Amino acid sequence: MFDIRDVSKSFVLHNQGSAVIPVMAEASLQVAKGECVALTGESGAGKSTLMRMLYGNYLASAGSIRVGETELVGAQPREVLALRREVLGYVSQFLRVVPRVPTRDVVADPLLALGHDPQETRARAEEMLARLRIPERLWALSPTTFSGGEQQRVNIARGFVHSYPALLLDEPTASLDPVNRETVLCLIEEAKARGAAIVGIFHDAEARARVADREIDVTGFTPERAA
Ligand SMILES: Nc1ncnc2c1ncn2[C@@H]1O[C@H](COP(=O)(O)OP(=O)(O)OP(=O)(O)O)[C@@H](O)[C@H]1O
Repeated sequence: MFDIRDVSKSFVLHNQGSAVIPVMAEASLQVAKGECVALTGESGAGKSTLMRMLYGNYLASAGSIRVGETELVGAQPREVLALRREVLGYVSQFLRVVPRVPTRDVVADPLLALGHDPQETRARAEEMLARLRIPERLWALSPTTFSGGEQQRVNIARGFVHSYPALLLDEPTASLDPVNRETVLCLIEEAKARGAAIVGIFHDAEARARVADREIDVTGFTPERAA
């Protein structure tokens, strides 16, 4: 589902004399349907950079990144948007939402964008919010004022509301209490069982050991060592 071949990435710092910072060289990784791969490596090794390239936020300098049928390197913006709508979900650590949109609509949005029936969508969004223990009195409010853990759970509800065939998870259990953490680990296991391919960053070692089938240390992709 994810097929990454010989990917390199350099940042050009235009405001610092156009300094070129190579951060990744010849990264290759394949992730099959139903498999979860955890990216590991010390801080600064390039985990977030790789995740951002997989989501099409950063452009790879060279190589190929295929997610399902889509080649992300050189893709048109509309292809990237279609991929994100239909195939590739992303649960980031922080919730970014349009202010004043009710939580229920924030969670329903991925299904509405796919043209699902609004009533069914609303029911599904509410089911996810209930499962993640967001109190019902909050569903009509914007999540902008929610606590860190509440915002993270809204983010997770939104990321799992559609059965994406491919998922990127950035610290999905970071600010959660044990009960909600368990719910999220179950959601990840269910996604794998239905065939989703997952790439994640999990600093929570126990969570990683439970859901990840393989660990890939991205330090192996840093330019010095890969050379
Ligand atoms: N936008 C950017 N411009 C310039 N350099 C960047 C940029 N983003 C990341 N880097 C550099 O790329 C390297 C990898 O960073 P990255 O954030 O991917 O590491 P990480 O493994 O996710 O670290 P952490 O665990 O601390 O989040 C770092 O040296 C960082 O300074």
